Amino acid sequence: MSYFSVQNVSKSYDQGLALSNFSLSLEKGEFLSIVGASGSGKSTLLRIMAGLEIQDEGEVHLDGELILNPKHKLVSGYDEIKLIHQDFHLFPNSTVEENIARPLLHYEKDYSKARVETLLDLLGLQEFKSRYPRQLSGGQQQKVAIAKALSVEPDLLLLDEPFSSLDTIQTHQLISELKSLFLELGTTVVFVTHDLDDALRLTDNLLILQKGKTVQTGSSKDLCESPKTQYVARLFSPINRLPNSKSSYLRPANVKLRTKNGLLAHVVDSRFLVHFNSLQVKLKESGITWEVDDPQRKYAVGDRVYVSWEEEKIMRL
Ligand SMILES: Nc1ncnc2c1ncn2[C@@H]1O[C@H](COP(=O)(O)OP(=O)(O)OP(=O)(O)O)[C@@H](O)[C@H]1O
Repeated sequence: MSYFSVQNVSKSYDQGLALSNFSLSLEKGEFLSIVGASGSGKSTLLRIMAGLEIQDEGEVHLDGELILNPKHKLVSGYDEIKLIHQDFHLFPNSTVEENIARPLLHYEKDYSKARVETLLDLLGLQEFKSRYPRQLSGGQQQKVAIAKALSVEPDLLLLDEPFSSLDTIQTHQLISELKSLFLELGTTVVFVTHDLDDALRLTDNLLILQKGKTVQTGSSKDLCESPKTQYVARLFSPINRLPNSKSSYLRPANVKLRTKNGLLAHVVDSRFLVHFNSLQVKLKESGITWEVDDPQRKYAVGDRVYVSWEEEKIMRL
């Protein structure tokens, strides 16, 4: 059996199915990013993994031990499994140092002190150790919450979109810092997010969740080149439906723009992006608007263009 496994887990709420026959397995120290839209069942899944939610069916095992849910365990949850979400619960009247030490109350004093020092160092929080949470930025508070979760050396860390309150630059920096930290500590990590870019900054080991089911697993390359659903395809770029087709799509980068030969279109919008201009072009005959890359920054709003493509670039979804 794998180090951590979720086997055939299903869960319904009154309103309907949240998870359907979901399974996964991870080895010790492995990272997994689960990407899913809002309502796809990510939080429910992590709560079941942590033993905090009662599933209708299925089992969760960590290191050979069955994870009991609140129906079978008086005090729900496990020290070995830490779930961190956006509302990091820091104690407002305790300093950074005290917050991190809080879960270590029943540990030996010397051990607790040394552990807090290590975490302050690892997360770059030494200079803030005497401050209260309100005196910290969102990113710093998030780091304290993570240090607090790591204080009891969890075997499994579950991250439920914990960076939603941070801006993109802060999020990317924090994820890359945490990645090094988790590698160093050998922690097994499951990170759920709706943002593929964030997911990839932690790991290229991806699972895509849609309506409580795994729709695809694999690397970014696998998923980008052979997406199984429109949702998976759209995680990487917008997709353009071919005229007169219900299931054939092209990525903006795979549409060729020419001054002759192809389907006639007009440029209706243009955005300057770092590697290319992103154009909106309206196809004359079908009236469909496509998003198309213009790497040579050749076309402007109002221009007539002809669009064409190679047959092999068509995605059938
Ligand atoms: N306590 C609850 N009672 C009833 N329905 C719930 C409960 N928690 C979640 N659901 C429903 O279960 C489904 C999955 O919800 P869940 O929160 O797991 O999704 P999610 O992917 O984490 O969403 P988000 O990204 O918006 O947080 C949704 O349809 C949601 O409305």
